[in-house]
Amino acid sequence: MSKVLGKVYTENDADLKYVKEKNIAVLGYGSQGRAWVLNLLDSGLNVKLGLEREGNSWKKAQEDGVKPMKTEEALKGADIVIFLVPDMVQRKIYSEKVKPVLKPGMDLVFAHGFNIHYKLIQPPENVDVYMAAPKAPGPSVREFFVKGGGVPVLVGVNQDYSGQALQKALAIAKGLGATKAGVLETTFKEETETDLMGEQLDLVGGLTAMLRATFHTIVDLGYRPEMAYFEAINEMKLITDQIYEKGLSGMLRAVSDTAKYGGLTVGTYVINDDVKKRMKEKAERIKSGKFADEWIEEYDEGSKNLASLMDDLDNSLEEQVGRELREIVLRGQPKK
Ligand SMILES: NC(=O)c1ccc[n+]([C@@H]2O[C@H](COP(=O)([O-])OP(=O)(O)OC[C@H]3O[C@@H](n4cnc5c(N)ncnc54)[C@H](O)[C@@H]3O)[C@@H](O)[C@H]2O)c1
Ligand SMILES: CC(C)(O)[C@@H](O)C(=O)O
Ligand SMILES: [Mg+2]
Ligand SMILES: [Mg+2]
Repeated sequence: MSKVLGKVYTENDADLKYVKEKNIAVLGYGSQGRAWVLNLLDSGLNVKLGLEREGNSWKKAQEDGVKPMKTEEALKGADIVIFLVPDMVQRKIYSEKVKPVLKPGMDLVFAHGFNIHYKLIQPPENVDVYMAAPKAPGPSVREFFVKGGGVPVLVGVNQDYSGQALQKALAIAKGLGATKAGVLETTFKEETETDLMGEQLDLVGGLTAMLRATFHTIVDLGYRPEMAYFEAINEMKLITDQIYEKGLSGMLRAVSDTAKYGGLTVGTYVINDDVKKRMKEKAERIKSGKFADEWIEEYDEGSKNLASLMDDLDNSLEEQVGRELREIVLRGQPKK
C-alpha cells in the first residue's frame, strides 16, 4: 500500500470490456495519435483513424499499415471520439465535425484537458467526457508498449453521463499499456494546469533555457562550442536517465563527490528564490487562464512568434554544433 500516492490502478483494476464492443474514432496521427492508434489496435479494439487531409499523417499511417479515412467517415457510427489533433485545432474539429454527429451516450476523450478546462469545447450534458493523459511524449507511449510495458497515464472524468466513464477511461489506459505501469486519477483542472506548469517551467521551457544559458556561458569564456555542447547539453540525457531510474539522490550518488558538492552548492545559487518567484508568477498565469488566452490569441494570429522562436533556435550555434555532434554520439548508442 502506498504511503504517499492516492489509488494506483494496475492491470486487474481495468477491463477492456468497457470499450471492446465500441467503435472508436481517433482523430489525428501525430505524436500521440500514432501511438494511440497502434497500441489500441494491438490491444484488439475497434479503431478508425480520421484525418482532415491526405497529408503527411495520412502517408505515415499507410506506411504503418493503418487505413486512414476522412474525419467524417471515421465519425460514422462512432461511440467514442478521441481528440489527438493539436490542442488549438480541437475546438474547430469539434464544432465543425463532431458536434453535428454527436448523439446522447457518446464519449469525448482527451489526452490533455486544455479544451475542456478552458471551455473551448462545451459538450452537452448527455455525453461522457474523460481523459487518459500519458505522462510521456508520444513516441515513448508506443516504444514502451512494443517492449511489453507502458507509460504512466492520468485518468480523469469531467462528465459521467453513463455512470461508467472512469471504467472506460481505465480501459483506454489499459489499451495504451499504462496499467502495466500504473494509472493515477486526476481532474481536468489539475491535469491541465500541472501539465502546463511542468512543460513551461521545467521539462520544455526551463530545461531548454538552462541548457542554452550554460552552453553560452562556457562558449563566452572562450571554450570551444563542441566542448560546451557535450558538457551543457548532450550529457543531460544520461543524468536524467539516472534521475528517472533512481531519483534525485540516486543520480547524485552516481556522480563524483566533486560533482555532488559543486552541484548542490551552486545549483541553488543559480536557481534561487528570484527564479522561483518568476516561476510562481508564470504558474499563477496558467492558473488564472491568462496563458491560455495568450496562446489562443497567438494561434489565431498565425503563430508567428512561435515560428520565429523555433527559427532562432534552429539557427543557433548550439543547434549547429549539436547536429554534427549527435551523429558521433548516436553512432555509439547501444543497439536496440
Ligand atoms: N505530444 C505529446 O507527447 C503529448 C503528450 C501528452 C499529451 N498530449 C496531447 O495530445 C494531443 C495531441 O497532441 P500531439 O502533440 O500528439 O499533436 P501533433 O501535433 O503531434 O499531431 C497532430 C495531428 O493532427 C493533425 N493536424 C495538425 N494540424 C491540423 C489542423 N489544422 N487540422 C486538422 N488536423 C491537424 C496532424 O496532421 C497530426 O495528425 C494534445 O491534446 C496534446 O496536448 C501530447
Ligand atoms: C510531452 C509533454 C511535454 O509532457 C506534453 O505535456 C506535451 O504537451 O507535449
Ligand atoms: Mg502538455
Ligand atoms: Mg505533459
